[in-house]
Amino acid sequence: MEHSQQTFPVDPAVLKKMKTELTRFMMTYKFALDEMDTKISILQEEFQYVHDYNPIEHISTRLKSPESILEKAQRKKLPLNLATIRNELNDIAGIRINCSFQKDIYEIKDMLSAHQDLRVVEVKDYIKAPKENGYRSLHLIAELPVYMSDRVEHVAVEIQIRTVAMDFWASLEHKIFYKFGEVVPNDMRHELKEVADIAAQLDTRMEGLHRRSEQHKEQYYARESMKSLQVDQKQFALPERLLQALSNIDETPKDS
Ligand SMILES: Nc1nc2c(ncn2[C@@H]2O[C@H](COP(=O)(O)OP(=O)(O)OP(=O)(O)O)[C@@H](O)[C@H]2O)c(=O)[nH]1
Ligand SMILES: Nc1ncnc2c1ncn2[C@@H]1O[C@H](COP(=O)(O)OP(=O)(O)OP(=O)(O)O)[C@@H](O)[C@H]1O
Repeated sequence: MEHSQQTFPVDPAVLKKMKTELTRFMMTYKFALDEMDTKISILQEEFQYVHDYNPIEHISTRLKSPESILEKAQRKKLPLNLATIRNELNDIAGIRINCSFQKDIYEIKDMLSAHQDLRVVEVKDYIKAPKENGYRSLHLIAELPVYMSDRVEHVAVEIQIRTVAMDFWASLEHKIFYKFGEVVPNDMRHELKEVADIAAQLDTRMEGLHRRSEQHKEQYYARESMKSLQVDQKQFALPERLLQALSNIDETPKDS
């Protein structure tokens, strides 16, 4: 049977309008990510300056690809129009912050939540309550204003905050299983969960080591400053002896 290719008359003006709308739609998410990137870089630099410590190991941003948006919209059985996609998909713009230690995750969350132009609309704490497969991370959905030439858009950004150990597990699991539609065999599910728990133990132990090393450093600096204090006292000992000697001099005028 011969397949005839059907052609539809396409109005170029309509096509152009669709292209412009789609480009502007994606641009708002890109701008929101740029803003987030700047916010986090400022936090990072200032925190380093004030506390002499950088809690952030690495930041990555990603704009969801049109294929991934389409796949997710179909998976969620959403009608395919930009307004619905904007309302229903909160992770078109995503930023991931990899921290050194678990306590840093909550500090960063608090610092970001304090930004007045950033509204945290949802928090999912997969650290306090890990997913069944062992996935751990703190997820925030935040809205921030993006100033376009003719309007202000309030754009949702998904912020994933995790330690490097959590990221190690999640990145590899994402490659191996996450988008694998079928059920993962039982033995593999158990092993995956076990590996996630080992990663969590690594986090706890590294955080313990960090705490102990901070105490050790504090004690070391306290001892060093005591030593330099003693050296200073020795340097001042001579004038003090002189003062003592001077105070013993009887200055009352003597009758000649
Ligand atoms: N590797 C890995 N990543 C995950 C897992 N669960 C969630 N994520 C990541 O976190 C993102 C958001 O996940 P959730 O906050 O659970 O959201 P959700 O249940 O997918 O809900 P919607 O995104 O609203 O559909 C996903 O798009 C992934 O990037 C997981 O089990 N493994
Ligand atoms: N918030 C985020 N920040 C940075 N990178 C992300 C974020 N979310 C996902 N990614 C990464 O982007 C890549 C593409 O992810 P993709 O959009 O296909 O799926 P997903 O968002 O992880 O899952 P889903 O479609 O189920 O929401 C993956 O490597 C994923 O780890």
